[in-house]
Amino acid sequence: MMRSQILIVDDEKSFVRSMAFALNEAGFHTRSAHTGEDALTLLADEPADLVLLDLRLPGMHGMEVLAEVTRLYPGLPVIMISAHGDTRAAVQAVKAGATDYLTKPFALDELLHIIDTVTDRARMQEELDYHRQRSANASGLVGSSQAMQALWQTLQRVAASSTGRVLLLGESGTGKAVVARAIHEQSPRADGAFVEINCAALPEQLIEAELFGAEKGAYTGAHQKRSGLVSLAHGGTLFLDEIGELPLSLQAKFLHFLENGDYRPVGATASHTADVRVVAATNRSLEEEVRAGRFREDLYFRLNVIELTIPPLRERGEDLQELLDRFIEAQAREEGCRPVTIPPETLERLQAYKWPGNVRELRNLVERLTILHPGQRIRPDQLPHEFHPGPGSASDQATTTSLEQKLEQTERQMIRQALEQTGGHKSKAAEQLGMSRHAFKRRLQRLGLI
Ligand SMILES: Nc1ncnc2c1ncn2[C@@H]1O[C@H](COP(=O)(O)OP(=O)(O)OP(=O)(O)O)[C@@H](O)[C@H]1O
Repeated sequence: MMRSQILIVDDEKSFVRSMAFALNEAGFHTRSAHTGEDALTLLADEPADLVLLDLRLPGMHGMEVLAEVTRLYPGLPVIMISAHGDTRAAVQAVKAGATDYLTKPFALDELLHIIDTVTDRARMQEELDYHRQRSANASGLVGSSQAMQALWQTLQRVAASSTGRVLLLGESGTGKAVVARAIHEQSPRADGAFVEINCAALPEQLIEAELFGAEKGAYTGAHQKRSGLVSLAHGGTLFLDEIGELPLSLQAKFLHFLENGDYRPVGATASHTADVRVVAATNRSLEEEVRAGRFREDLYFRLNVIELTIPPLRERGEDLQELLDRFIEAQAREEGCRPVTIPPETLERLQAYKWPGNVRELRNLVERLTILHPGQRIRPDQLPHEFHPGPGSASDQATTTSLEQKLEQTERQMIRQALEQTGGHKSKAAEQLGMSRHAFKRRLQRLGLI
């Protein structure tokens, strides 16, 4: 497990020594500097996860160091340490960008508590930036078929209300996540966070912790206290994909949150509140799930204030060309190559296809064609085998498992396993699978797991 690096900056040497000792005991790596200038040199050499910064330093003043650190390393949490009676200055420092402050003398517990909350906040900020980035990358809702236009109109009416709950229905890959994001962006909550969770991607206990947060040690693998997505979505929108997969025990807890606006992190004794708009999606019939006793009827009614259905791609042929153009262009940009072209004879094949994986499948196809045949005119025989109707194959389309589907299943399984083993920790899961965090997130995105 990676240990957090803490940089201690204080000119009082005995204080630095005892703090370093205590923090090392608590499992952190520490480095120390006695002046602001040294601190900046150390930071330039190797990044830190957190800085403890004395306000009064010889030479460069603590406030100046703070200004440099926040300018050079935005997002790096800085906790100011002020002498007794210097609280005003400490508050000024917080206004100037410090994350928090401590007044000397302080108890070790106090320090550890503040580090816990700060690093957790840093994790949340990272997640938020990630989600913002995702929203910014989103291609928006493409499609001018009648069905999509009607959907767009309803969507805007729905979005105008800040709290109205929406249930999105549609097969896998039809764009439910895109529609959910569009609702958020068109709503008065657009400045808040848009946070997604896929209820099918994680085992029961981890979804609860992911949703509501958890105290340190609340379950195996919970090495740190963590905040939940519900608190991350405060003031914004929480999108629950595949809500039909939410385990029954959690359905009760989620219903309580919808009704009362409060929740309790795993292992916590006190409740928290959050103001979120909930958009849920499912590719199963929830009515059937209710009849089969797998989904609570009361939760179904709570979620289903407004219902929007996104038709499958095969029922909106007019959108195919538009989506194709959009994806071809975007993929070429991403790969840094010339776009592929689709001649009429190839387009015909695409139009005749049933698209069981809907828009996601189309997007994946474009990705694959662009990588394999950059800048080329794609002949029909360059399409994967499912596009070649052979004897009886039209009806087989939905039942045969292509190599691609098989690989995708294996990928999903391995990812799920890695997340389970690492207590839902994405960086560690990525490490376990030998991937960079960034590549891992892209994979999760592509598989629709977040
Ligand atoms: N109308 C659309 N315009 C642009 N991109 C779209 C559209 N619909 C879907 N996509 C793209 O297709 C992919 C799948 O969409 P999305 O993840 O929203 O599907 P979903 O219905 O939520 O799927 P699942 O039920 O499997 O989670 C995404 O990459 C998304 O960006």
